[in-house]
Amino acid sequence: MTDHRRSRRTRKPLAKSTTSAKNTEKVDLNVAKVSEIAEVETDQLVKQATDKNLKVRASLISKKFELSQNEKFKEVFGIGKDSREIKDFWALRNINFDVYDGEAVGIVGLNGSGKSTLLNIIDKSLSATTGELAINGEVSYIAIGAGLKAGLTGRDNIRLKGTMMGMTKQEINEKMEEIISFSELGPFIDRQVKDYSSGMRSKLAFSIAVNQDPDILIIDEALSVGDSTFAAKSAKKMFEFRERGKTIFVVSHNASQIQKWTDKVIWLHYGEVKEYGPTKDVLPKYQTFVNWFNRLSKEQQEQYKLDRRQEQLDYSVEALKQEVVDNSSEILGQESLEIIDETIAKSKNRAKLSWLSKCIMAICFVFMMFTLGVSVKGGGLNNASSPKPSKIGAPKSAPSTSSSQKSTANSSQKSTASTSKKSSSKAIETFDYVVQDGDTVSGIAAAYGISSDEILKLNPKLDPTLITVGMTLKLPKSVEGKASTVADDAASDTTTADDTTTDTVTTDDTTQTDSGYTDDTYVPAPSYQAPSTDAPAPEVPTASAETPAVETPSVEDPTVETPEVSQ
Ligand SMILES: Nc1ncnc2c1ncn2[C@@H]1O[C@H](COP(=O)(O)OP(=O)(O)OP(=O)(O)O)[C@@H](O)[C@H]1O
Repeated sequence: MTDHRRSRRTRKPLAKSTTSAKNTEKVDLNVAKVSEIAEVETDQLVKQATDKNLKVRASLISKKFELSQNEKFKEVFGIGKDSREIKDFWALRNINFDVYDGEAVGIVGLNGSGKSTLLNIIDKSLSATTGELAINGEVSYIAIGAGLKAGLTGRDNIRLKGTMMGMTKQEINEKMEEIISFSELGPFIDRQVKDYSSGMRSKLAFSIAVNQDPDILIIDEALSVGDSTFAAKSAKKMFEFRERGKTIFVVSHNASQIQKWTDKVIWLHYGEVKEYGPTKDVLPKYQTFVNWFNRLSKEQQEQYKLDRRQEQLDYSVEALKQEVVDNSSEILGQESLEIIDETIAKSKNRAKLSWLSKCIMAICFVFMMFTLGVSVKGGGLNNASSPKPSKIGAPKSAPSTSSSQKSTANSSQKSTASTSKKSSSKAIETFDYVVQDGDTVSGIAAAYGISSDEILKLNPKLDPTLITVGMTLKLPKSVEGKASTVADDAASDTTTADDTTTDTVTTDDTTQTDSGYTDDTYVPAPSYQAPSTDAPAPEVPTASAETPAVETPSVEDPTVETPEVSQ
């Protein structure tokens, strides 16, 4: 018989506790009562109950996962499987244990044995189907990335968590550097969490959690993904925690971590507590089981898992009640049955709500079908009464409208610039000028009696610092053939709009033909893109700008995983 079963038979389950002083008192009173009763059966439990404060008590906890929404839908509308064939899955069954101040409890078990489900119930992010959980203190749950908002930066996640824990802005700011320093994330603290590796997420989650100073710390595999240095540092922090009387739950598939870090172990086996007791007793038993399991053939392992899962499917509230009756004394059994009935009644209330949502779903479905019917009918009438839209015109205009609607503020700005450019291109007729050796934008501008700015407006993709021989520039048609001379030393000129270079050399259009470059054969320099009136124009440089703004590519590539920083 395991510890948990002995304790379940002899104790009176607690009412749900919260963090209030009143409830703390309630828990303590019950601990005394438990120790009184437990004296008969377990000396160790009595000692613990009298020496320490009870932190967490799980009584008759079971968790049934309901049908998936898809299956529910089928069930509601009688489609597909016979609803009687669909069974609920009991991820946890009749879980009972007590954990005291300053205890580090390891939770072990094969994949799918219910470890995370149990921790989620302790964390209150999941509700139990039956039973009660008495918790005396604040709980902080650390799993890989759990509770972190992927779209926020690490720093903003720290702020968010702090705010959720009721910290003031000043308190958060005071803690900020300590948390960042512990996390070892350095500059990456200002990157979005979605760009973090699992190790980085875990580091952030751990750093936030330990600095929140919770009463109960839950670590769900979070230290299995980071580097060993960080794991060691975190373990040290955990021990400090434990010494201050805090309670820790650790889930890990790493037996040596469990051995080093925990005092007690809960061995979960397909939703049931197989063993609960001191690590030195339970861990070897679990390891013996794992070794045995690993020696089975693949087929035998599959069969074993199927059989256990079948038990989880076959479980029911009636089966739980029968277990209680079989294992409890008359009085405690009666109280336990009451607790089960109470929690089931609560879950029935939830089921009523779910019926309400089923009704809403059904109404929505009928409404959708009705609307669809009307629109199909309406579409037919429209076809009959309205002129058919042009087969050519409609498809062409529709995508352009929708794409402009979908465009971002930035792209719509570009699109506006493009439109204005298009209209200005239409207004200003242009001719092609082929750049000669020694030409500069300002030199060309001076030669044609126009400003450099005008040239840049007509050639929005032009980088004046990268002007190369043979490049084609658009110039106003109005100045075609009016070139005087281009400065010999123009190459050293800048491209300011108010450039007043006067030294010029002659250039003419014939040069373009002589050079042999045409629009078809000319290959522009890599940085140069031939101006196109269809291409969206970048922001037009201001008249005073020395050079147009060049977009700087992001130095940090969010797709590149950052190597873990180790101390
Ligand atoms: N939301 C859910 N709906 C249905 N079944 C679920 C749900 N969540 C978990 N389960 C099932 O409950 C069982 C327990 O899952 P849980 O994640 O708690 O196991 P675990 O011991 O933490 O596993 P692992 O070691 O792989 O993390 C599994 O069989 C799982 O498939």
